[in-house]
Amino acid sequence: MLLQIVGAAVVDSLELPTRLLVARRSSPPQLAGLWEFPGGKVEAGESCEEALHRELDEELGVALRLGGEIEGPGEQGWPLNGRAAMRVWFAEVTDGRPTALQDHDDLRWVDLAEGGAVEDLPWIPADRPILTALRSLLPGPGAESPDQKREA
Ligand SMILES: Nc1nc2c([nH]c(=O)n2[C@H]2C[C@H](O)[C@@H](COP(=O)(O)OP(=O)(O)OP(=O)(O)O)O2)c(=O)[nH]1
Repeated sequence: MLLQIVGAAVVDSLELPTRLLVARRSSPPQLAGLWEFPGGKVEAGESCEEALHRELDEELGVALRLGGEIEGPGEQGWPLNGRAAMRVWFAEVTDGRPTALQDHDDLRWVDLAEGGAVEDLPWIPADRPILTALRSLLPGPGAESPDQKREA
């Protein structure tokens, strides 16, 4: 059993995502300055989803609506190191304005478009495959809007 971490891929809109909210860690020293998905450890007695809501409230002061999961290769999600794995969900802010209250010293909304700024940031290396999976789940350039789909 690996230590369970949860993270949020907060986007501007779950239906039509164009920007991702990324957070820069302020600690511990070996991770400080690296970008990540806000989130943290699941506590005893908590579900992963409950932990994600709690962490985002504590760290960024926001309430979330969760979208689909960015599924990783394992039952516990994406391997982070030998001891931990992270499950990640798309999410949208429903209340509050993201503020670096704890664990982070910078927050940014970055463009998700191909060739955009997301990959240029110094991410925690374990997060790179998650970013690739996230991108593959985005609607393509010719994707139909939900309205068009309904009319078809
Ligand atoms: N939140 C988060 N943690 C990540 C990511 N990628 C990654 O390798 N990690 C690692 C860093 C940490 O070792 C661990 C998460 O621990 P954390 O320090 O954020 O958890 P927490 O908020 O519950 O912290 P604490 O109670 O120990 O202070 O997972 C990511 O994208 N987001």
